[in-house]
Amino acid sequence: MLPIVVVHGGAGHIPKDRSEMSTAGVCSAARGGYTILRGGGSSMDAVVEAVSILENNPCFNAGCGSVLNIKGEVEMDAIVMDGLTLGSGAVSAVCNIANPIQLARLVMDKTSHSCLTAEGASQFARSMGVPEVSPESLITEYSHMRWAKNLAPDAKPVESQMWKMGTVGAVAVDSEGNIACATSTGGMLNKMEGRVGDTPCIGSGGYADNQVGAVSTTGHGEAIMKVTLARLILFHMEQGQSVEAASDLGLAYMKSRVSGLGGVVSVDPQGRWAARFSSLQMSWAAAQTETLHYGLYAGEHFTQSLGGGPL
Ligand SMILES: NC(=O)C[C@H](N)C(=O)O
Repeated sequence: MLPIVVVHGGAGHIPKDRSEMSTAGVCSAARGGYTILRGGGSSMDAVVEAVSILENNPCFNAGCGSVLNIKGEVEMDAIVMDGLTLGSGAVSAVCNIANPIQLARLVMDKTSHSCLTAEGASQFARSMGVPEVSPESLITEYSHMRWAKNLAPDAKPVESQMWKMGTVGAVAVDSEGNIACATSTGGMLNKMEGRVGDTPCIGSGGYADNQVGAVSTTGHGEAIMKVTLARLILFHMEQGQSVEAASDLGLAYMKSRVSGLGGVVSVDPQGRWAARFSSLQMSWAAAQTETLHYGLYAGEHFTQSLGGGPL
């Protein structure tokens, strides 16, 4: 069953004209993560690679293509967690680097802290030699159009976002049984300046524990934080639920208790996995035993052979 990588490209409603790009994007991220695992690489390297690929794809709400805050600026959040040590690293409100997920990993590896924010995170990035990019280079025509549309006095950015999300994330188990997760986002459409969502909060945007499994989440951040969705799902797994049942239980609780919609990718230490969502759609892909799995709507599950050759 091992190794395995599962990725998501955000829960919500993916407009028809973007659904192919979104599926192609998650499939290429799963291939990227699997290439690392197949070569004997670690689950941490695999999830960071998969999420970096998605951050670099302007189709998703992470890295270039992030949604904009009320002032029309990009503010990104990201987290990684290592299931062997329970170490984690996160950044919030970063605006001038292309791959927040790689900075989150540096926070985990090179500092004694779990999360750095805004200007302090930028200073740390500079000290680590992470190349700076102009915040404008992360803004796409599409994200600018959605921002402008949601400035209208009668606009409902939260509801509007529930229909178009695009946070990205990955979970993986490597051939040594080590488990990791990574999640990255531009947050919620037209959010207040300085708003920090669920993504960089341990137990909400993600959690990984070699003894239980890992989860990466997407959805309405304020709802996800209220139920600490990632940890809640792992709690159900600890209680003996399967990866799939635990994921559904966590999402159902978030829906009934706080009317929150979202989605998750989850794995257990044996390499069993699930991609589940309460929203209309979530683009997801998984790679395991030379097979690529992917889907977009509930119940959809396509497979394709990876054939053992170069990915
Ligand atoms: N699209 C998302 O998943 C949004 C993210 N969870 C946030 O609230 O920041």
